[in-house]
Amino acid sequence: MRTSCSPALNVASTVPHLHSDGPLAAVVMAPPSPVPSPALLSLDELKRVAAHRAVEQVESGMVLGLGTGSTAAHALDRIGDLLRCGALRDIVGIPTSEWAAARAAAAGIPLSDLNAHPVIDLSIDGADEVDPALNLVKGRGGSLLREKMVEGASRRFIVIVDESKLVPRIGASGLAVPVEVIPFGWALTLRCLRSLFDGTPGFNLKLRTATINAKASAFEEKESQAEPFVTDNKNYIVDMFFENGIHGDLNDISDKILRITGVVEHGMFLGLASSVIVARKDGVVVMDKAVKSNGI
Ligand SMILES: O=C[C@H](O)[C@H](O)[C@H](O)COP(=O)(O)O
Repeated sequence: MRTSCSPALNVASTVPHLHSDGPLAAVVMAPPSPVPSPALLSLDELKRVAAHRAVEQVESGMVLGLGTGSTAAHALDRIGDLLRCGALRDIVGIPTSEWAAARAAAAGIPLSDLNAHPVIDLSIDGADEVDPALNLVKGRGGSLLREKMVEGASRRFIVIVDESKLVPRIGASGLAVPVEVIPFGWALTLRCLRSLFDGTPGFNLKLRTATINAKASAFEEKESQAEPFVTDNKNYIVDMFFENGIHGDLNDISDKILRITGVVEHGMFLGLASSVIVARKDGVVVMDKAVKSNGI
């Protein structure tokens, strides 16, 4: 029973399952259901609406993939609340980043790892971009590799976004499509990535940096220095930018990126999402990946 818990920021009841017999990756969309005072909701509240809606799918006893980022944070907090009030029990969380591990621990979610739980019942995570076939871009926060491992090992993967994340095609926001690379020879790996997209109009890429305020002594601040951004796995990230989004066969492009020695993983999540919950100003929309009639 969840009646003693604080109510979710969501007036709708459950995520509808609208699977059809259509081809894999076809998408069925539920009509918007209203959110409270939609016009008044900030972007962060929209993220919370999507997160709470996803957490309605969590059941006691589940092994959960715990996502990373400002949207996933709301899901972690909500799961923690439901555990505290007794509406959920026996949850095991598999965090997708060091950040998620810390946030989940603070929320009181018991944690484990992929070695102990190679099959995950449900993962809930945000995304940077969602295309109409439910392909995603992830990793602008830097945690794409562990996310892809955890979410790839999940029976169901629910993506939670506000409407600003919807794009007509991957890369079309003009923001980064990240690639995690090993630090050794990163400039060579970057050159290989550049040649892969040679001739693509509006293509660019660069090593992601993080500004470090180095202290020369306890009293004196040195000039800020831009150092390479380092992932949880001690790797670097090369951010690729596509002015008009990525055209062509995404699986083929994915294969070509992954064949470059030095590339660890990229932030295109192709065919991994089971459904996407989109919180819009005018209500919540659920996009479900249709499955083939044989259940594949
Ligand atoms: O590396 C970050 C993760 O892929 C996040 O899931 C993604 O960046 C979305 O984050 P947010 O919910 O903060 O927009």
